[in-house]
Amino acid sequence: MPGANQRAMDKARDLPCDAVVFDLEDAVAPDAKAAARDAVVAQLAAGGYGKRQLVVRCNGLNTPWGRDDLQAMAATGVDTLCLPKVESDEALDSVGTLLAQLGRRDIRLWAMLETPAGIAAADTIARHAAVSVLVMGTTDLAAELRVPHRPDRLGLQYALGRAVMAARLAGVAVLDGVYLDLQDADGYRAICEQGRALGFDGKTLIHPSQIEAANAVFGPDAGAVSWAERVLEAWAAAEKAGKGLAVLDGKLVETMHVDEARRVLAMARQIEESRN
Ligand SMILES: CC(C)(COP(=O)(O)OP(=O)(O)OC[C@H]1O[C@@H](n2cnc3c(N)ncnc32)[C@H](O)[C@@H]1OP(=O)(O)O)[C@@H](O)C(=O)NCCC(=O)NCCSC(=O)C[C@H](O)C(=O)O
Ligand SMILES: [Mg+2]
Repeated sequence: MPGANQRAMDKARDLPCDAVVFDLEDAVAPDAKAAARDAVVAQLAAGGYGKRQLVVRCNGLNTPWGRDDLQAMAATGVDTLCLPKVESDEALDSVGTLLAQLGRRDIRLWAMLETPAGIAAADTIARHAAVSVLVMGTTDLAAELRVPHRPDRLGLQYALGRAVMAARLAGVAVLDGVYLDLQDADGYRAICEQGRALGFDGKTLIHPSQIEAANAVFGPDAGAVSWAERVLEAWAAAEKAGKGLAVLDGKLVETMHVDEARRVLAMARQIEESRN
């Protein structure tokens, strides 16, 4: 939510989301940047967001506001910053160097891929030691690529796939971009499902009305949790019986299914905790 929107920042304390992103970049007008920065600092100090992951999207270091944003956020307890329009690991190094000078080597970075150069460098950006999440900036990217917004996102599909591949290679998470039409619930749901099918871990949102569908599509539903529990039970029983494999509902269970079951259960547990 925009750092200039006090009501939205307050509202987020009770929303069923896993992370809260305070924006100082494109959702804040130039003449409101300083006030928004102060408001976000105050909001972080006030707390009350439970276990939701708190993230601040700062302006880039190549803007008049980036350095002040980083300085202000380094003095708060926030441990994750989102950087817009990342195009190289050198840009991440510059941010890391400044944060280290400010005594905050611990801060993790969400790197936004939203330019052709960012997509081309997705692998090195994803592998950077400070990066924990890649975030698609599909609005900026569509503009830069000069592709129309279509329901099938044809013009973006190469970039979306490349980002997912980079994230998986590097072992970091990857979030799909925002959906701008708040009136189009069906189109939004379809885009969530497409993002899930492409391999995204979750979605970035711009309004509370978008949370429910994102949680339904990207979160593990009751069926997935039940499947995961039964896989682990079957595997434990097979191990106890000295067997190297298990069969569940007539289907072979292999180690990759066990890994996936553990991942699903860990995600369900984490989601449950983050919303309390
Ligand atoms: C579009 C909005 C201006 C609408 O806000 P509003 O008029 O307040 O809407 P509602 O009355 O329907 O709001 C209902 C309640 O929900 C709260 N609210 C609204 N938006 C948010 C939000 N984003 N997070 C949390 N809470 C929110 C309202 O305060 C109401 O609550 P209450 O006060 O208790 O009644 C607004 O939603 C908005 O500004 N959205 C856009 C946010 C944005 O631009 N974010 C930046 C991300 S865009 C991006 O990242 C693009 C990327 O860079 C790219 O290139 O792709
Ligand atoms: Mg953008």
